[in-house]
Amino acid sequence: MPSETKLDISEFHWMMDMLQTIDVGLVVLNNKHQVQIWNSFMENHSGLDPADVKGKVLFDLFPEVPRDWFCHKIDSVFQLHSRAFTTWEQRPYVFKFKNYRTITGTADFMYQNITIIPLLSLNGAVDHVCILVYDVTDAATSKAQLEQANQKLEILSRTDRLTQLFNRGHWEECLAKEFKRCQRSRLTSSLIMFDIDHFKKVNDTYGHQAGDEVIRVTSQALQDTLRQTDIAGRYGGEEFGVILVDTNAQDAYAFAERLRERIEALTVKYEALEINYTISIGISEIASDISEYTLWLEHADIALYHCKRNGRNCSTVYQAGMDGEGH
Ligand SMILES: Nc1nc2c(ncn2[C@@H]2O[C@H](COP(=O)(O)OP(=O)(O)OP(=O)(O)O)[C@@H](O)[C@H]2O)c(=O)[nH]1
Repeated sequence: MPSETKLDISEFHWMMDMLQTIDVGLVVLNNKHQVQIWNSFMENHSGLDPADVKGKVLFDLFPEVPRDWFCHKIDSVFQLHSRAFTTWEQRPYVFKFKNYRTITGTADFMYQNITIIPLLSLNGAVDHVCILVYDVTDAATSKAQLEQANQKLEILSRTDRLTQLFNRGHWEECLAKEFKRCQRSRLTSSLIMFDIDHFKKVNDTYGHQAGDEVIRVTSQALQDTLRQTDIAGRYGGEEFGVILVDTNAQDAYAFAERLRERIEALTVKYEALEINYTISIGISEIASDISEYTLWLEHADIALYHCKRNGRNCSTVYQAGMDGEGH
């Protein structure tokens, strides 16, 4: 035998050895979807011996593999002589293998990317395809963890820590969106701005911690009064804003009075202290002639200061021409 051919044979053996031991799943199928080659990666993860799978139809060995979908992929490789791919993002796995990775022990199953390649015979026909199975559990779980962390950060970045309501920045973004929506659809919504009466006195008399508790209890009472579609935020220290979606001034007034009465009837207990307090509420239905959401806010603010001037513990609906001076 010429020495060149000998070398080819040894190379062939090395390659077979490498393909057997490589950390990638390797399956060769004929055009009847019968298994021809099954490397050790597949053996180790499936628990099925190459001798037992040889000649068997892949879908009989793995009934959980979505047959129509995977057949379609494989057959396109036979017909078009070009590669096909699936990623874990489309389908987390094709072969349901347990995840044994220590770092990503949180995933129950191995995430997989799959490539199907056509195998050309000497006569140029494609009678076999090779399925490569890549274990991408580490990458997939890191990405999922990153997405979870980002989601948490996003929630944190829009939440007020003391009250768990939206913070001012996010709430104002919601207000601007709602303003645009109302302008486009010609629907009406109302805005409520309220603040705690004589809050400085609460702080001065009972201390800042007790003041914080009053703010927390107020936001809880607000949450208990809201509908799911209403959007509440902490606008400033002891000032809150609520967007009442698809609500006219009359209905917003009814909501405001319900909230005001609820808070008037409340007693905040903090250590040995019992604190009673009230709120003042300004209401503004969106006006058709305003071009900026900031004017909508200003109207509610004017109505709120109207309450303050008229003895507090009340609700006032903004009217055109209402005097906003003095605040
Ligand atoms: N405890 C506490 N106090 C706050 C917080 N944010 C703002 N304040 C206080 O809230 C008080 C608001 O006082 P003012 O704006 O004078 O209003 P007020 O005393 O409620 O008076 P009226 O609104 O006119 O009824 C100030 O003393 C602030 O220091 C907070 O997060 N916690």
